[in-house]
Amino acid sequence: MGTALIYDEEMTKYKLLWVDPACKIEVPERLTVSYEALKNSGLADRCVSVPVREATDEDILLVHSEEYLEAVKKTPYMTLEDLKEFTLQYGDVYFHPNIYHCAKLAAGASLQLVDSVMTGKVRNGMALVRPPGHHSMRSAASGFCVFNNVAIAAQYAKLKHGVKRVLIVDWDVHHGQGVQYSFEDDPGVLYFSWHRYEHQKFWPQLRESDYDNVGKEKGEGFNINVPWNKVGMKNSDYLSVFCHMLLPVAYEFNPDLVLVCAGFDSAIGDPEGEMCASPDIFAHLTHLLMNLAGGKVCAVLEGGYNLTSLPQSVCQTVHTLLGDPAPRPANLDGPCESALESLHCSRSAHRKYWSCLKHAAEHPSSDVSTKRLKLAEEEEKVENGEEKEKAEEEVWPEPPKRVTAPVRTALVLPDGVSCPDRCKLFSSSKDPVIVNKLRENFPRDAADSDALTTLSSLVALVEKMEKNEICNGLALVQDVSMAMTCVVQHAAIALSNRVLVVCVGDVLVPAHYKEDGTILLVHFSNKEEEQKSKYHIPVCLKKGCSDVSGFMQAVLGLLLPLGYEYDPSLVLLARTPDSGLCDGAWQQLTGLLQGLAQGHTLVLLQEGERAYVGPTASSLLGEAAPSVGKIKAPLLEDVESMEGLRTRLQVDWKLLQTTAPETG
Ligand SMILES: CC(O)(O)CCCCCNCCCN
Ligand SMILES: [Zn+2]
Repeated sequence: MGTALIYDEEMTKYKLLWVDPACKIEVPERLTVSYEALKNSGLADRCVSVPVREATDEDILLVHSEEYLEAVKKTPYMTLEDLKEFTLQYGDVYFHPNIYHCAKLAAGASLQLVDSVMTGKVRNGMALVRPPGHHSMRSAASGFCVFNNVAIAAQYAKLKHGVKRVLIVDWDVHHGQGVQYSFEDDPGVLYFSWHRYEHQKFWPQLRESDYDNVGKEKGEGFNINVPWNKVGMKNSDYLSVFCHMLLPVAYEFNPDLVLVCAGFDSAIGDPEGEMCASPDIFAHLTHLLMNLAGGKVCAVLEGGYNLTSLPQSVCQTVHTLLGDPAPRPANLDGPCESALESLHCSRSAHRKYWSCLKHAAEHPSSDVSTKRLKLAEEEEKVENGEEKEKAEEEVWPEPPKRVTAPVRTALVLPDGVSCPDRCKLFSSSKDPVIVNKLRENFPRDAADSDALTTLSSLVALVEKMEKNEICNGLALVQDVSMAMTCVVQHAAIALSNRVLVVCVGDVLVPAHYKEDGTILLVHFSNKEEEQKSKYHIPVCLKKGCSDVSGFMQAVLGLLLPLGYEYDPSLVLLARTPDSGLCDGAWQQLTGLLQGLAQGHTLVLLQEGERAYVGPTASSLLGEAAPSVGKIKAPLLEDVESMEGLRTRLQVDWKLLQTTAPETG
């Protein structure tokens, strides 16, 4: 299924008609440069174009009051003076004779997107709209927003499509207070937002934007705020919050639909955010959401005011929605102290609502540490001179070209096993060089020509992945350990870079591999093994991988951060029949790991598990994994061993940190 793109140039036909420094950044060009970039990169033509429609009064009244709607309805007939007067009652927003029409189109576009996804016409999609929506409230416009596009879409999805649980991810750099107010008492809508806050100094300067605002009444726990108390947040900060806060809770919430308040003012170069995350981070943020809700993800544009990073970020998002593997996450050097403080506060505020956070370290005396940080930041500000002059013109590299491999998924199968459609059956021509090398390395199997054939096919396949002629692969082999050793040996030699090896079940891990960092081995099993080194990480789960919640929490909070920080050029995923891992969790794992190594994932299955060929292939082809259902509390001993492992490992692996290091 495809990706919808919803855009209409009518939404560029309104602008600021008077002088107002607060609003001058919200210009029509935001939309035209974004759409042009999608057209010029060929991405728009790969999408299913879905037309906009006007939201009806009924649609708008799902969130807004009648008096507000009636008032806005009058604006097309107002004189310039009346428009100015009307605008004065709201904050940081402007009206225009055509903005009511555009606001109906922006909301209607969001509903068209929800319809297209919920009816299965497309798998996911993006709506390029203005005016944005997440600040507008029941009876008030705010922050360039007139109608709350995403809030209306969420209510509409529940009402018209019977959606029970909607996850709203707001990665815009401002707090979508309008969304928070709409759903703070609603357990059917989990609202997650990070936002520039600076201890309430940054617009809209609301006390209720802080981490301790967790929702109200039945909605307690279903509102997550992660305030950024400093500018300059980077890719590591964003990925840490996704891995250690959003994703664990999102998987526990198990949404039927994911809506994204896709604001790109959280990217580098934006005058509002003043953050330092690169546009390609949105490829990863999007990817990390695409195995939730069976892949039903609707991204709706919110903010984004740098006319260079905005289109780049939009293209990164749409690339990933289309299934293109993400670029490698360059040099993740770990979250900053301020981000860790915010992450910690947010996690501890939600400890009692989410079992995945139940063991999040209780915040010491939170106010003391926050005050300590605040004091330090105040002093820093004084040193840097009170008014930080606007960040000098930021420059950043153009996101790398994302070329899709001619072949997406290649399979190495023994005779008699049918190859799922859309996959390419792969067998290497018996390359004598490879065969001879294998004879040397695997004398005992040299006799068994089948094994030799398989091994030489594997090596040839890895070489094709290295050249990006093939994106990912799957092999059904006699002996998984042997095959893994062979690939590891070849890869470590041939691939100048790093191989992440993920073993599920009791695979005999390649014992003799070097400890030089060319291999990172993460081994999920139910056997206690002490951790051999920084690069050999046994993850012991009491019930092995059969306990889905423990396994998923280990994947989200341990494996993903490790994988992102390690940044391999190849991911080798091996499982043995005794792993006990259920299909859903296995496909989640296979799906999530494709965010690494530009999607170069090689899966090794044991002969006897040919039933897994189909489901694994569909995940490798980019199909969303089935949801694993609501995951319940992990086993206490698993959580404790995971926390212990994380504590030991975070010395070497910064992305595993969830709390600010206790300093002085
Ligand atoms: C959709 C959105 O969240 O990007 C809207 C942001 C509104 C910002 C209002 N203050 C602007 C002050 C100008 N320096
Ligand atoms: Zn914003």
